[in-house]
Amino acid sequence: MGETRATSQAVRDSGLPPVITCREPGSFARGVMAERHPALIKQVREAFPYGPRQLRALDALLHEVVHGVVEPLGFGSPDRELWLARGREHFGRPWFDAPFLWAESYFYRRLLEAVGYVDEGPWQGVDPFAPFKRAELRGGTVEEELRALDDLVGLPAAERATALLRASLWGNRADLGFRGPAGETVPGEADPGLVADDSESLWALLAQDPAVTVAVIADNTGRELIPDLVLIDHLLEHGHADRVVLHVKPGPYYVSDATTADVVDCLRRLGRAPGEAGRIGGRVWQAMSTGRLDVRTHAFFCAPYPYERMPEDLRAELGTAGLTILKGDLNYRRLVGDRLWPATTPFADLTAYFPGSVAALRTLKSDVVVGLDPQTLEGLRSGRAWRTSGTHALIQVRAQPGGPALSAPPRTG
Ligand SMILES: O=P(O)(O)OC[C@@]1(O)O[C@H](CO)[C@@H](O)[C@@H]1O
Repeated sequence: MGETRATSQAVRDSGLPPVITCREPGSFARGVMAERHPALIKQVREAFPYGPRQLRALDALLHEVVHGVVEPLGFGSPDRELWLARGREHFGRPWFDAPFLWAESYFYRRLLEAVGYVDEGPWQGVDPFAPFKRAELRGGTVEEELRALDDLVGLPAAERATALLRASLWGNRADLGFRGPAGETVPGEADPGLVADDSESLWALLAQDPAVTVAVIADNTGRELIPDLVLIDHLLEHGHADRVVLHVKPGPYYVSDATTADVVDCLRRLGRAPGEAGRIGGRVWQAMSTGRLDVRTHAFFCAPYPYERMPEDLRAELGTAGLTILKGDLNYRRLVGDRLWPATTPFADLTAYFPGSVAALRTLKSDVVVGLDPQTLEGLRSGRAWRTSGTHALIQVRAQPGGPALSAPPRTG
């Protein structure tokens, strides 16, 4: 409990706990900036027959990230001014000094610049992470996971719902930023006991109004998005939602984050699978064509800010949803704020600003965690790097204040 008390005191003294940066040697954030990003640049470099211009730009970015200072986007970049305004105080300073959230987000923007993704030219629109995403979709693990859907067919609806929710949750472990673009680092064994589990509240919220729209803010494609689509199909088929809006990234980001093109690839993969997976793929495709599943995107999903700073149009849009489900670690960091919160800080307090009811489905892959009860935290302390290794997961829910009481009805689906 010592750490909690000490940090809580710091929160009381300073108002807010420190924003995470990459400054601290040995910290998780430092490792991402000093090791993962350079490794990613090398892997992208080898994945395409880029010309000298792209190769030079990638090498310069690698050098800059580790040894140099943050440089602005080139003069030709359409969002150069936008990024200058977003980070005036970080330019000309070491990357390690900037907030982790800002530095990671800007790193991905610079990587896209280096490979010519945005600028007019032959590499415009060519997703530098596509080879890794495609390899995962073709792989044996996806095939096994799709086949396993047949085993759920005969299950009572509530059991099936629990299994699908868990599959969507643990799908988040498979992100290619965390495991390396080639999926090389296998995370330790998953701990099935969640560190926080508000799933009953989640189902209770979904039972309140079958005419509701559910928003899902997606995270990774492939092994995460496929179970997300399967869960969405379940919500639509079993009267938990009348309509689902799936929010994806407007462009490649954090290696495997899902874009519209990735949704299409995943749907194709589902649709050509035999058995239940194929049937689900067909239904989801159909749901898109009738508008019951609406795929949308917003520039803010690639912005270097917490959701507390979301623009009015996005706030209004999410405010119309009965529930917003946020997938993954980055969305969690952006939801509660990328700070060294005491782990027992109430989730509801930090998400009170969010429009409507909100649920986070996330495996733990960075230092941020809130909403744990003190006993759970005590038990975890003796373990390994539970905050960052992807072995632990949580489901946290905050119902809209003033909404109907959350008593869990008997579940049928
Ligand atoms: O949002 P996701 O896909 O669950 O996780 C993204 C992530 O792997 O990327 C960062 C490292 O680059 C970590 O903060 C985080 O764990």
